Amino acid sequence: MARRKKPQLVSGVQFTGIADKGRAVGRDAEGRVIFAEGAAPGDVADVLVTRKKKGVLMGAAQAIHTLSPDRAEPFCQHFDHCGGCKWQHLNYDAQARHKERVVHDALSRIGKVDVEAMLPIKAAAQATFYRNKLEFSFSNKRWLTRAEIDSGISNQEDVLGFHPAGAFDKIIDIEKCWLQPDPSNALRNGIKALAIEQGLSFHDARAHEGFLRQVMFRITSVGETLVLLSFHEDDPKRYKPFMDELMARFPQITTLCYCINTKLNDFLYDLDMYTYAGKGYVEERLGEVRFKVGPKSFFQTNTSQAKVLYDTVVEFAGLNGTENVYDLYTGIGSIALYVAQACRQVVGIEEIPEAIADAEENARLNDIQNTVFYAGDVKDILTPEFAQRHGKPDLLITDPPRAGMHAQVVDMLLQLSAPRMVYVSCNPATQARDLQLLSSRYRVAKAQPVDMFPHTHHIENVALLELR
Ligand SMILES: C[S@@+](CC[C@H](N)C(=O)[O-])C[C@H]1O[C@@H](n2cnc3c(N)ncnc32)[C@H](O)[C@@H]1O
Repeated sequence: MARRKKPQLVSGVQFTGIADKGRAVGRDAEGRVIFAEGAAPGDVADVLVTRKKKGVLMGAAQAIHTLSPDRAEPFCQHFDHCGGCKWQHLNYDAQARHKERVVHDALSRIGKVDVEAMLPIKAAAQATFYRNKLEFSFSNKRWLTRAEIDSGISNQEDVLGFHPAGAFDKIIDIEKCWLQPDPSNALRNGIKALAIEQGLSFHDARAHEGFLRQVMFRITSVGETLVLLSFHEDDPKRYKPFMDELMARFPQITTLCYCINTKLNDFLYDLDMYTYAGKGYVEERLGEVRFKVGPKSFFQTNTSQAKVLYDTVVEFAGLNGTENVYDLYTGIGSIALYVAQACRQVVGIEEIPEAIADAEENARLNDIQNTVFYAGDVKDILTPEFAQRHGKPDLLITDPPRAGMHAQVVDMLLQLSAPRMVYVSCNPATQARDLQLLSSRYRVAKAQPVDMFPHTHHIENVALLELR
């Protein structure tokens, strides 16, 4: 647990790296580790320390005495308030370099893993407009800056944008977001203007009223656009004219879906979805593989870097067409389908049944006949009997969530002893822990960091494990 401290000014902190939530990490003259907001690696600054967590000091940079040569001017007008792209004040080359270091440090310090070839990071070719999916919230209360609050301005205003960190009932009004390609900004601003024209009420999260709640856009690399609207009430007299006019004004929308959310929370993916116009899904492509992506489907949000990630998996896998491959935590089977042409069969396991239904449908769509998918927890499905039924894996691909693999799954992998494993991870710390647990039988031949999310602290890493 973090302990609130009486604020204390620590001077001359030298920052050397990046951490989560846009915080830089450094040390003071006594060698104490300090995480601070508002700093960048390369800065020397005084820090107002307000918390202590597991012996680490946390706070915010005050006076910056030396500015890092890697600093950059943030390009987004919402940067100071929106929590989305916290590292815009560091140039992208430096971000990539520091992310690579995060992976190296996690593997060598946390995991004590001896990596035979630590490969340089594959940075993103495109550092802006790289996301295919974004969600925005409607609100009748605009989030105000400190200066606006002090000026006495009212926050009663209909807005459409993002939640600032820690505020569920106010929204930052977004005019231009640099994350999603066209027509994302035009659509969001057009939807807001149309809603105001038609006199529709924007949601009030405190009073739990207001007709318009959220909107999600999925814009794919093949030029299709899905819009999903969430309304607070099932009132066709209001939502039909709104959606009719939206389709008339935005011919770029290839499918329009909606749902009715009367719950207190904004989670949409347990609700029934209805198609108002179009086919109810959009198509996306990774290399030669086509995917149907519906309003509820999970799909990698950075399509071009997903291809870079999967190509790394293929390269590490070194398949010759004869292998029996297991793909654990398969999601909608995207890796399984991507490698299927290069091996004998792929067995995928994923806990979300809807994702498995998408995987099966996408296999049919691509006429791929050598995949089989199972819905359930990997820890329960992957047993010695399962391996007997499907044959021992020649290659095992695993891509677990941030928490990494359950200890029981790691034990099972040690028992299965596939000759090679490719471990894809979005959290180098838990990957390092799992690699250490596997090290009794596996050596780490290669590790390849891949940046899927420029201007954030997130980083993926692909490791190739070979049986000793
Ligand atoms: C990081 S995603 C990987 C998805 C997929 N490999 C891809 O590239 O799109 C992790 C997946 O693991 C699934 N998952 C999480 N815990 C699980 C568990 N215990 N058993 C099976 N699947 C799980 C999640 O639903 C999610 O689809």
